[in-house]
Amino acid sequence: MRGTAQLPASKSESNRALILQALAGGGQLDNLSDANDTQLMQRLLADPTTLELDAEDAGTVMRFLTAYLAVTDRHALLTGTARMRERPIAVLVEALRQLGADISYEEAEGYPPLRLRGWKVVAPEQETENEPTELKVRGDISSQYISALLMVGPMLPNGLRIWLTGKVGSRPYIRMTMALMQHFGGECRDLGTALEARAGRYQPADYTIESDWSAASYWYAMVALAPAGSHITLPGLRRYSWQGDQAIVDIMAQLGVTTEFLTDGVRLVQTTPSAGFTQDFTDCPDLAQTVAVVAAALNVPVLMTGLESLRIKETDRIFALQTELANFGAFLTEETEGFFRVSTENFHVAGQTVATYHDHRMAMAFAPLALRGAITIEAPKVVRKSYPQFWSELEKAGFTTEVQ
Ligand SMILES: O=C(O)C1=C[C@@H](OP(=O)(O)O)[C@@H](O)[C@H](O)C1
Ligand SMILES: C=C(OP(=O)(O)O)C(=O)O
Repeated sequence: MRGTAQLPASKSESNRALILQALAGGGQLDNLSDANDTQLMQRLLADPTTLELDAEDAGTVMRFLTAYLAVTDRHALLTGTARMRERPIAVLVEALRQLGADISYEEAEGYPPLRLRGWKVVAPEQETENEPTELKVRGDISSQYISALLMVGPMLPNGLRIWLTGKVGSRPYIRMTMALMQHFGGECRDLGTALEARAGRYQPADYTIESDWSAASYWYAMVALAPAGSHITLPGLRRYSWQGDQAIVDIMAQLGVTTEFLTDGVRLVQTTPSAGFTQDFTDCPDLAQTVAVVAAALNVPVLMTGLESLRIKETDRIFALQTELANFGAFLTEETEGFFRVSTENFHVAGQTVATYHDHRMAMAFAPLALRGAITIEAPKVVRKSYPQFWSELEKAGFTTEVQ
């Protein structure tokens, strides 16, 4: 494997930038992602008269729009796929209700679809003037609730102070939110246990979206599994990134891939993997599947922690990984609560079919195994959620794909 692969732009940055652009009333966004999650966000923001909005399977769209529609006083139904209706949203709805939003559940309590009936600002009586409105929000289910609340914080009359409770997962995504808010002139501060957004107006700003580090992880996986001497260049990634999934650089150094930073992007070169390591995915949950598959294929015993949020993503990713890895002779076993060991017993690639569970990351995490033998990936179009060009980029890199 040699050459250059094109990555999609970061869908996390894109979807924040779109919300902030809408709140700021302008600004030019370059290199917006062509991912379905981003195209969808763009479409749903474009028409403020729509009464029914379908967030499909996009977590950021569902969560960010809930807060955005609430503070912009919209009356609408916000719905999603069958899986989205199983992904919890009560923490966000409860917080927005406390801030004055009229939101109710159309079906099961605590889950989409949501009925939004506008906004009535309630300034709690005990509040001293100009002190931010305070909320307690748990951080252990999804950071997207916190990002959603922070982005609308400046629109509240006194701003917002969020006290975080519980173990906070996906922190880098919160930091990315604050960095982009500041880029759009929002005033916010990270006080450790609390986060603050000062009341004020966003200013239109231009921004060029970075390439997607989560998508890059699949190319790291390919270089790790490719024949010796393989290397690949990925343009559009930055050394100083707002994306927490840049953690893939250090993780893959232990799985035999070295990263060289170029003026524009990175070059990945194969080296020797380590004998095993422990890795916490609390801050980078989207990398877990990539790493589990590579560790299994290389027979590197990796102990994985911080996987709690994986159960409520596009699918139960722990179950999906366990089931599909087993077909290759690999195991993801919970040794003690929260500690998952990747191990193998005669790992082999021999024409297996990989089920993808409506999860783009299942398809992309298992695809690199084709470097060890032909495999079939079910429902390959799932990649459109974050990386529509994934299969054509694989073809360009020298893989042969065939649609059955
Ligand atoms: O804010 C974001 O852009 C995201 C946050 C993470 O979700 P959680 O905060 O639910 O872990 C991540 O898994 C998701 O792909 C994107
Ligand atoms: C979890 C993901 O996305 P979301 O939560 O935004 O649907 C993902 O892309 O892996």
